[in-house]
Amino acid sequence: MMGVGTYGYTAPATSKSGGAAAGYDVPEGVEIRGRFDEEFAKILTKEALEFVVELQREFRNRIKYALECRKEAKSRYNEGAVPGFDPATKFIRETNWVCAPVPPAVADRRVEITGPVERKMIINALNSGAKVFMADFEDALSPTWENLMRGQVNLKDAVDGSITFHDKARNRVYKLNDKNTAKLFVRPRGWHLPEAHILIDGEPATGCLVDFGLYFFHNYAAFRQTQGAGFGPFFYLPKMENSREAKIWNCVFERAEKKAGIERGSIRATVLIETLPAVFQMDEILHELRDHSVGLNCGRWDYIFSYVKTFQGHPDRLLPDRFLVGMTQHFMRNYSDLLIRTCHRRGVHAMGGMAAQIPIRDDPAANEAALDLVRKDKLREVKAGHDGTWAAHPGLIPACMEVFTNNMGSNTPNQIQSMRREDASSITEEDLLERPRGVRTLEGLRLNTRVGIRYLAAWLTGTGSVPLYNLMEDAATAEISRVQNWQWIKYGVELDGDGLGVRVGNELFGRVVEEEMQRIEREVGKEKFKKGMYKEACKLFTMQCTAQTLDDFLTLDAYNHIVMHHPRGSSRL
Ligand SMILES: CC(=O)SCCNC(=O)CCNC(=O)[C@H](O)C(C)(C)COP(=O)(O)OP(=O)(O)OC[C@H]1O[C@@H](n2cnc3c(N)ncnc32)[C@H](O)[C@@H]1OP(=O)(O)O
Ligand SMILES: O=CC(=O)O
Ligand SMILES: [Mg+2]
Repeated sequence: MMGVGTYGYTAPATSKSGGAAAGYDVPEGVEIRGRFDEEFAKILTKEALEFVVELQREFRNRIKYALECRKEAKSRYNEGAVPGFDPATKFIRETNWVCAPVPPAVADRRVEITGPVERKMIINALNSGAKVFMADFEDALSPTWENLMRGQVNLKDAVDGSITFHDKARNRVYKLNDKNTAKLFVRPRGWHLPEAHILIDGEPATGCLVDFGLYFFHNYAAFRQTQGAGFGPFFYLPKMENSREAKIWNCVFERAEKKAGIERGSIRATVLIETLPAVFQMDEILHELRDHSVGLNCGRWDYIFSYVKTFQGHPDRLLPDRFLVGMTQHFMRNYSDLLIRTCHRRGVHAMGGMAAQIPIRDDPAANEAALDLVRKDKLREVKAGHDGTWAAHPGLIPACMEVFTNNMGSNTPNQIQSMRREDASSITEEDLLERPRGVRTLEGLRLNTRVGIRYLAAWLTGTGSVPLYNLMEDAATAEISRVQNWQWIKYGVELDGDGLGVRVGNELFGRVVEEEMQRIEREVGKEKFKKGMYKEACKLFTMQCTAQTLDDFLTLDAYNHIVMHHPRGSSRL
C-alpha cells in the first residue's frame, strides 16, 4: 500500500542532504528548485517523491532510448523515407486478440470536456454534464511550477470531493455537484518534456513521471472508491510515436499497481493518436497496453502538426492554409476511420477529437454558425462510429451530447460492438499519407503569425489555452501555426490562393511579423501590450519559424523562459 503512510522502502537517514530546498523534506538524490509553499509541500511529501524517484530511476534509460529512436526515425524521414506499417509486427495487426473489458464506470464517454488543471475550471468541468473530464497537464497547460503544483493540489481536492473556489470579484462560491459529476481522466505531459524544478540524481525529472507519480500516489485509493467503482485512476497519454513508448507506460502502470497493492489492470488509459508515425502503430500500442487500455483518441491538432514535422524534408507535401486542413481531407478521414476499426476490433473506445469553435457571447448569429460547425463535426464523428467526442467549453456540451445521443442508437453506452467498420481494413499507407489539398494565402501566413505570437505570449505568462478569434488555441494548434510558417519559408512556397503570386521568404515574413505585431498591439491595447510578453513571444516565434532546422517542439525552447529556479538553501520566499 502507498499514499497512506505504509509505503515501501525507508529513506536513508541522510535524506535531507540531497535537497537544496530547506522547506521540502526530500529523499536522497532529490533537489527541489521550485518555490516552497505549504500547500505544495502536502503534495511533495517525502513518500510521494520516493515514488517518483523510483519511477525515474527505473525508466529513465528506456525513456532516453525511446527519444533516441524518435531522432533516428526523424533522420530517416528527412532523407526521404515515409512512415508505414512495420512488417515485424504484422502478426499483432493480423491476429485476433482483444483488450481487457472496458470498466463499467467509463463505458459511456459520449462527451468529454477538457481543460487545464485550474481550480475553477476543474469544478466547472466536473459539474458540466459531460461524462468525462480530461484534466490537462499538457496541451492546455503552461507547465510553470505554480501551475503544475497548484494543479496537483486541485486534483487531490477534486478527487476527495472537498474542492471549492471563491470568486471574490463575483462573490460566487464554486463546489462540486452532489451527483452526476464527470469521471476524471488526467493527461500528463509528453515523454519529451523535462521537469526542471525537480532534479533527481542531478538531472531534471521526466515531466510526465512527475505528473503521473504525484497524482497517482495521492489519489489512487480515493479515486477507486468514489469515481472508478474499483478501477482507476484513468489517464490520457499524449504524443507517442511508437509502441515502445506505450510499453514503457504499461510498465509504469504495472509498477504503480504493484506498489499500491492494487489489482493489475486497475489503471486505464486512452492513448491519443496524434503523431503521424503512431497511426501505423495503433494495434501495436493497444497490444502493449491491452490490460490497461480504454481506447484511442483522434488528437487531430497535434496530428496535423506531426504531419508537417514528419515531412519537414519533403517539399512535395506542403500544407495549404491551416483552416483548410480539416477532418474531411482524405488523410484525416482515413486516420479517423482506421482508428475506429482498430479500437472496435480490440474491444475499446474510439474517441473523436476537438472542434476548435467555442461559444461567441456577443454575436448570436456568429455563435449559431460556430455551434453549427461543431454539430456537423460531431455528426460526422458519430456516424463514422466514434464512441464519444471532446468539447473545449461547457457551452458546447448540450449540442455535442444531443448529436451523439440521437445518432448512437438507444440504450447503448458506446458503439464498440455495433460499428465494426470492417470496410476500413482496406485503408492503405498511401491513404494515410496523402497530401492535403487546398490553396495558400497571405492571410493564412498572417493568421498563423498573429495566433502563434499571441498564444506564445499567453503561454509565457502561465496560460496554456486561450480564446483567439473565436477559436480555442492551445499548444497543439499553435504548433501548426509555427511549423506551417517554417515550412512555407523554408521552401519559398507560392501563395497561390489570393492571386498575388508572391513567394514566402524571410523578407516577406519579416514584414508580416512587423505588421501583425502592430495589429496585436491595436487589438489588445497599448497598456496590455506593454505589460505582456508579446515582444519576447515574437522573438521566440520568429526565430523558430526562420530556423535552419525545425525545432521538435515550440514548448521546449519556450520552457527555458518559464523555469523559475529558487536559490540553493533559500526556498522560502
Ligand atoms: C488540441 C487539444 O489538446 S484540445 C484539449 C486541450 N485544450 C483545452 O482543454 C481547452 C479547454 N478550453 C479552455 O481552456 C477555454 O474554454 C478557452 C480558453 C478556450 C475559453 O475560455 P474563456 O474565454 O475563459 O471561456 P468563457 O469566458 O466563455 O467561460 C465561461 C465559463 O465557462 C468556464 N469554462 C470555459 N471553458 C471551460 C472548460 N474547458 N472547462 C471548464 N470550464 C470552462 C469558464 O471557467 C467560465 O466559468 P464561469 O462562468 O464560472 O466564470
Ligand atoms: O490533444 C489533442 C490534439 O488534437 O492535439
Ligand atoms: Mg494534442
